[in-house]
Amino acid sequence: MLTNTVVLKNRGLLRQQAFVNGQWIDASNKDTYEVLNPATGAVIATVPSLSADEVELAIHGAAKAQKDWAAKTAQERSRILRRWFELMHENAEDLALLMTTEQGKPLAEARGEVAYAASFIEWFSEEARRVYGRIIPQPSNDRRLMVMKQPIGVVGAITPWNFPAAMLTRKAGPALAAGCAMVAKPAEDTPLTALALGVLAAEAGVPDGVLNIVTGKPDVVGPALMGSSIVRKVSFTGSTAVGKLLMRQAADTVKKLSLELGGNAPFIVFDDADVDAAVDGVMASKYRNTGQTCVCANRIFVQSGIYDSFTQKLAEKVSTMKVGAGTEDGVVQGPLINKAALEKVKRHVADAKAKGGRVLTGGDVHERGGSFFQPTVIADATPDMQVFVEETFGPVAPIFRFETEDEAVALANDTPFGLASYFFSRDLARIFRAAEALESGIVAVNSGVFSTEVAPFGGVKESGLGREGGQEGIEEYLETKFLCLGL
Ligand SMILES: NC(=O)c1ccc[n+]([C@@H]2O[C@H](COP(=O)([O-])OP(=O)(O)OC[C@H]3O[C@@H](n4cnc5c(N)ncnc54)[C@H](O)[C@@H]3O)[C@@H](O)[C@H]2O)c1
Ligand SMILES: O=C[C@H](O)CS(=O)(=O)O
Repeated sequence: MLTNTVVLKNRGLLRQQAFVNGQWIDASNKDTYEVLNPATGAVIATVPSLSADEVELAIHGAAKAQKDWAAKTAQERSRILRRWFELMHENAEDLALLMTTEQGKPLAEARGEVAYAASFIEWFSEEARRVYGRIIPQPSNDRRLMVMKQPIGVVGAITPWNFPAAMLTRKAGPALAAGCAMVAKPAEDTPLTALALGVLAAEAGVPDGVLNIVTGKPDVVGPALMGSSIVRKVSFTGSTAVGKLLMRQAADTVKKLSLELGGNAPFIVFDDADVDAAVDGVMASKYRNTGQTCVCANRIFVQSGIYDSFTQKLAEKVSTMKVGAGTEDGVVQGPLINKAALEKVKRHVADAKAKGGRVLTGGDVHERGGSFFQPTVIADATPDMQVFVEETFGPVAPIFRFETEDEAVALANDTPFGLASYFFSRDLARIFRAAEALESGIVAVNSGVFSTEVAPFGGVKESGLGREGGQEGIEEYLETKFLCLGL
């Protein structure tokens, strides 16, 4: 029972213990930490704060389990993953409720994330059976050459709070499909969804030790994963600052890394765009998850000829957005995850106003109090503002004016980040010029959303290394072996 009166149909999904080697465990020293509902501040659960020794227990259990898991046929692994996918759908409403309760996103968005998260398990249950090697035409007839793909082994996963289900399954799906075993650490703000996915994985037939969900302090669990020579790979999703720390820590064991890091997405609206469609595109991108996604439009660039009409239309739509707890009917903007996130948004808005930004709607904490903030549009934004340089991670849309295409692309690329870029244009030549010139791993044209399990997701520059999803996603969990067979 969640103390804020939310009751799950499948009460077994609410776990307040870590999942290690198929067992639900407390920390041996009984250390725990509280999980709060960001909409109310209520304590909804407590989970163990595991020690480094207990993380080691999970790592050794994963190493043991991984051998038998990799020895299964791809079809056997595929079928178990498929069952996990089915169970996620059968329990979708409970998973969504749990997610909204601990993360705050509107229930409709939580339902969407559960489906998105499940799609990675479905996709990689299929990809499991398409891990091909190849035969190489021999350079001399006294030998035969071949390439085989093998699972990396034990992998660590560290995931963020903003997509508590999808960021885990985007790693666990390909890892388990490849024959790896995983020790996953969810964000301390949102462990409950991950633990519930552990319940369903076990029910689906994922053997003990193949998937472990370890809860605890990042500065305890992180070093235990990064320092272990048994863990051959860590897949991290989170801030660029932590990603850089993990890169330094990975050096000691030459650990492979996948890094899905921070963003600072430009959203360019050219004067040949469909303005109404572009407004809808900004609404879909900027305010998704209350602005707390790595691919949210962070800087909106509008060509001067349509600047006034665009900003007016956007402000009108944003001013109608309903703010509240994610379980309330009609709510489309929930709370920010915590007080620190709220303070960052307040800091960005204050800085923009101090430097000449004009607030068209919102601009202050919401009357609900807590960590709620008014959906905001700021006109006359300039590149010297914090909203240009940093990822706001909140419901604030700064609108910058530009004159030429070259100026827009230069402004868009003027950042160390390169995860997603967006632009609206109906000029085909311009579409190809801009798509090729933008420095990001993902470019969305005439659309504010693109997330799908079938395409490679990832960034360039300081937004990360590697790709998740698509054909590429499983490669992150495979080693390539060259076999030379003398005859
Ligand atoms: N590229 C992507 O796919 C993607 C997706 C979601 C979020 N993000 C980024 O994540 C950031 C917001 O998420 P966040 O606040 O949870 O990020 P964060 O980096 O603070 O935390 C992410 C995860 O790392 C853990 N962590 C924190 N410090 C650690 C340490 N020293 N050692 C090991 N683990 C540590 C946290 O406990 C959490 O599980 C934003 O920058 C956002 O852009 C990127
Ligand atoms: O916040 C980061 C997520 O990766 C966004 S998405 O849902 O994958 O687009």
